[in-house]
Amino acid sequence: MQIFDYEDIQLIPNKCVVRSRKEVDTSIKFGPRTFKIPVVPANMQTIIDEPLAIWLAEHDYFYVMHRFTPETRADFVADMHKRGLFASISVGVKPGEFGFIQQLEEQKLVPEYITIDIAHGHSQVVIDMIHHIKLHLPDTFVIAGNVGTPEGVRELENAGADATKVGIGPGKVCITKLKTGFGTGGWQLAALRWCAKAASKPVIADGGIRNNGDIAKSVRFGASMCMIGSLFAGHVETPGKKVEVDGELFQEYYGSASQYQKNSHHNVEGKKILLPVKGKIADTLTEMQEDLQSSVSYAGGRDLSALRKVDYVIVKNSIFNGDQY
Ligand SMILES: NC(=O)C1=CN([C@@H]2O[C@H](COP(=O)(O)OP(=O)(O)OC[C@H]3O[C@@H](n4cnc5c(N)ncnc54)[C@H](OP(=O)(O)O)[C@@H]3O)[C@@H](O)[C@H]2O)C=CC1
Ligand SMILES: Nc1nc2c(ncn2[C@@H]2O[C@H](COP(=O)(O)O)[C@@H](O)[C@H]2O)c(=O)[nH]1
Repeated sequence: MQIFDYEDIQLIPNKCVVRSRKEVDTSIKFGPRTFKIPVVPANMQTIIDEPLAIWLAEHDYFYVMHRFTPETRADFVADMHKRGLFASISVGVKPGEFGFIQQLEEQKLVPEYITIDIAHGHSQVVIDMIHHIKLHLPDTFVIAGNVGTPEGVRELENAGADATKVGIGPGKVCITKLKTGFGTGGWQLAALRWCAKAASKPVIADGGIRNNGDIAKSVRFGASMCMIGSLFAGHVETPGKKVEVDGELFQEYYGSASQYQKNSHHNVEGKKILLPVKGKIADTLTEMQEDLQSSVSYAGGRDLSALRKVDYVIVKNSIFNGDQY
């Protein structure tokens, strides 16, 4: 297997077939719905909350609500449906989560999407949860993860997952690789390619995306959707706490397995960083879409399918042309 990451790849252009980048269609069908771009903000407590979820759903962006205020999730589903919007929530795998799925069934609250959000998703308890959701909420689109191997993808798909999420430890606030020695950090794009080749259903690339061009690269190597945390942290609408340092405004971004999320020092695999506050999320999403339209035009196509077969070169750290940043 060839090993590379986002910064080691450059895609090779084909003849342009559009007169304007505005002609390019960046939409993606994912599960029962079609979204404007193949991007979803990470289901982390410093990245998404209910107002942002509503805004994203209203504007045809995919979202996944986090699972860290578990008692609010049933009301969240009801509220989204009352507004005529799709509901997309996260669950864990502890015993109470199995009961929560049954509670949703009893209350006739059927989310359109459920993400099983676990650090080490290639596990029997995740397979059990997939079976459980499919038994009680058969119409829900189930995303399961995270995994970092083709075996993980295949097992979760065979258990009934409708999509899998790939990425063990490439995240900006991740310390899994330091604490455990395991992960896809530093070779996430190659791991994505490895996993996507084995997949027969959609794959989400999760973690390690640092530049808008990495979205095009993810699509090239098999992603239907990109989950992104750090690029979204620090917006007006993202819920991380705003803090002032030497007169400059920053926002907290912390890992879901950090002590700040867990309120515990056990099995910590995440850290907290401060990122400069950088304006409205709508502008960032628009920029991502425009950059992706440009990517497709370089690929010589009119929609995302053009990216999937484009040629590429691997040159270590080529993206910065030898510069640091
Ligand atoms: N994408 C990534 O690389 C990573 C993501 N995260 C994020 O952190 C959050 C917390 O994840 P997680 O700790 O799985 O969730 P939970 O704290 O809900 O734990 C999941 C369950 O699995 C058990 N478990 C067994 N082995 C592992 C293992 N290697 N890692 C984690 N749990 C294990 C846990 O028991 P016990 O705690 O007793 O062992 C617990 O019962 C999630 O949002 C996840 O996405 C965390 C790390 C890596
Ligand atoms: N190892 C850990 N990974 C984490 C933690 N909290 C979240 N995550 C993962 O990171 C991505 C976001 O990555 P980014 O590079 O875009 O910032 C997120 O979707 C999770 O999969 C954690 O505490 N530890």
